[in-house]
Amino acid sequence: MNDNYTHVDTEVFYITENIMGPFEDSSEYEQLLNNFNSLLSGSCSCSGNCTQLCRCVQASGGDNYLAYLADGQKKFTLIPKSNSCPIIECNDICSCSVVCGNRVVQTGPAEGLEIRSCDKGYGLFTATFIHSGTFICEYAGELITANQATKRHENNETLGKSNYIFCLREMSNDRQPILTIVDPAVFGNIGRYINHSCEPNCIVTPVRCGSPVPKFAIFASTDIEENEELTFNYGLNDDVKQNTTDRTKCLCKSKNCSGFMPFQSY
Ligand SMILES: C[S@@+](CC[C@H](N)C(=O)[O-])C[C@H]1O[C@@H](n2cnc3c(N)ncnc32)[C@H](O)[C@@H]1O
Repeated sequence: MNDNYTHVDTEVFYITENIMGPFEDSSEYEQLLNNFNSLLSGSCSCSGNCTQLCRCVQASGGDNYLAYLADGQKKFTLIPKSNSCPIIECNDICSCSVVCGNRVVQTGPAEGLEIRSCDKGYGLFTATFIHSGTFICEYAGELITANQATKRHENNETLGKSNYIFCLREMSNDRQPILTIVDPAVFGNIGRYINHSCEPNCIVTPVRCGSPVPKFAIFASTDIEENEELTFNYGLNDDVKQNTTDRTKCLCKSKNCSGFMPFQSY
């Protein structure tokens, strides 16, 4: 993976991909570790560039679905509206080209991202124009259990520290909820600087690259001008409403701002 970004603060450690959080003596942790160490079953036997017939592309949602679209210049973008399907990229076992169009998130973040100070602490900005659908970066950090997330969240609240924990909810084929939780507070990549907006210019979607544990992949959902701040909606997965008195004021300044930061439950 090509990722040369660094952090501005020395107490935050740069990682390019998710790592396992601290050991816990629990079945939830054991299951997470097992998944982290497993390979996703399935690979393709395509040669060269993958097409809609590729097994991995098919596993991403069927015949009429292609997660990514080549623009003819070896840049690949997410086809709009496909983010309701899980995206499965080609992996190390696949026989296709290592630069096939179904390998986007695994190649690393976009260029020209800049960490800048703003009214929300730091924020992530782009020094160059970004086309809608372009992959920005992963939201990578420590993979933690729901139990660990609750503890860390409570600790952050007690100490008045910013919360970086993000929880993604998916539904398995047999309608079982799949929860993946990442905390980039101490170990994280460039994605940890992306702030919340009620009217965001990016989306976060699960993408699997050879592992059953999804990466939280952030894509531009609109064209983004140079020097604009990159944002996504932290609350799209939220199903729990909370009393507004306990909630942090949202500083996104968008026309449709709900006034408060989304509440995350684990
Ligand atoms: C993932 S971090 C984003 C980067 C962070 N601003 C920093 O300085 O490192 C999430 C934290 O940023 C702050 N934040 C993000 N979006 C915000 C918003 N719209 N309004 C107020 N604070 C926000 C909150 O403190 C939140 O817990």
